[in-house]
Amino acid sequence: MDFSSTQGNFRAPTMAGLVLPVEEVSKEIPVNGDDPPPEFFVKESAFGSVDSSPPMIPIPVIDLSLLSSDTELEKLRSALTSWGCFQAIGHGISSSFLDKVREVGKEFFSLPMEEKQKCLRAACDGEGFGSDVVVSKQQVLDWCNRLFLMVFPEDKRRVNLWPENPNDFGETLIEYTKKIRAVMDVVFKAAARSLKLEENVFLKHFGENTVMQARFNFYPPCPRSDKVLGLKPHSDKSGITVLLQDQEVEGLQLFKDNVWSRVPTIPHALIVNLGDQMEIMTNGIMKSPLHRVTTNTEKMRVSVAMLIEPDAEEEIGPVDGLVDEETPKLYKTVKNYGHFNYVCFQKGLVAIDAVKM
Ligand SMILES: O=C(O)CCC(=O)C(=O)O
Ligand SMILES: [Fe+2]
Repeated sequence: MDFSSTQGNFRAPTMAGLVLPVEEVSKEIPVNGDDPPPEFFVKESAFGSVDSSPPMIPIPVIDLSLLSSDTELEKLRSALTSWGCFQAIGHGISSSFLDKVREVGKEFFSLPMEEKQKCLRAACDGEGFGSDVVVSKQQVLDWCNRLFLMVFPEDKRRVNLWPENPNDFGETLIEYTKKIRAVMDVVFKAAARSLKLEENVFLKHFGENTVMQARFNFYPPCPRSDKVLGLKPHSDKSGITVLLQDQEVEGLQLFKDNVWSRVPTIPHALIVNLGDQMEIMTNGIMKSPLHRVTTNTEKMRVSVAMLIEPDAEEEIGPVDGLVDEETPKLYKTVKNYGHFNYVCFQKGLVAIDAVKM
């Protein structure tokens, strides 16, 4: 089973204990107003119960256009080492273009099922349109339909899964991906400088064969938002994720200091989340934060996550300058991504077992 096209860079998971996907078909989640089926109900979990209205937390706001100043760079270092995320302003992408990106996503999700079905993912394959990839009979399902597409490298695009409707979907996504790539490059370089490292030390792992993926998340209204999550607690396994939140409807929560807090929506800011690959490259100095998404009883919510993964051939480990004799060269961490626990180590990620949250 090759997971490389389903969950980013999972390698062929041959380790004992892996639970292989059990689904036969993928389908859209029910949105008829009835109570969700029991598979969606969150059980007792190590990360606490569903609570859609804990206090809001003021996550750091960084102006990317000011990162040549030592003050802003120090703010960035502090954000990435203690939070692993921030709200980016001064990113240079126009508000009208960000609205357009959200709009093409909303237009796609509001199409009739026959139309969306043209982009339907295959069973056990994450790429395309559909709901959770089901890997375990005990899996709690997310209240979320998504459209997950690889945008770069260009020759890996599966254009048969790209919506033709709205007809400017493809060009909008490609343009957006290029703009987000530029934002990511600024963050990679500034993150290195903030640790007094050579500025390309992270960036050089994200070269020509870098994978860039887009995940359009669509959370329909959910009658049981007290018991059902839009997205289970997870950290992103990317290098960096840049998230465009819904402009009006909140839902994202961050686990910090052992409590869940609501992340505010700042119009036209982008949330930058470090992924596990950056946690590994920084030897754990910078964090890949745990986050989740709650649902809303009345309103639907859309978000667009852009993820970057290192070149497939790259070995990922702590970068030079962040290892010393006392620090093991290989920073290894066990993380969970939605349905799997997985080990992150040099050659990428290996799924070790399915998560039963
Ligand atoms: O919808 C959101 O705000 C978060 C999405 C997310 O965490 C993801 O796609 O990995
Ligand atoms: Fe995420």
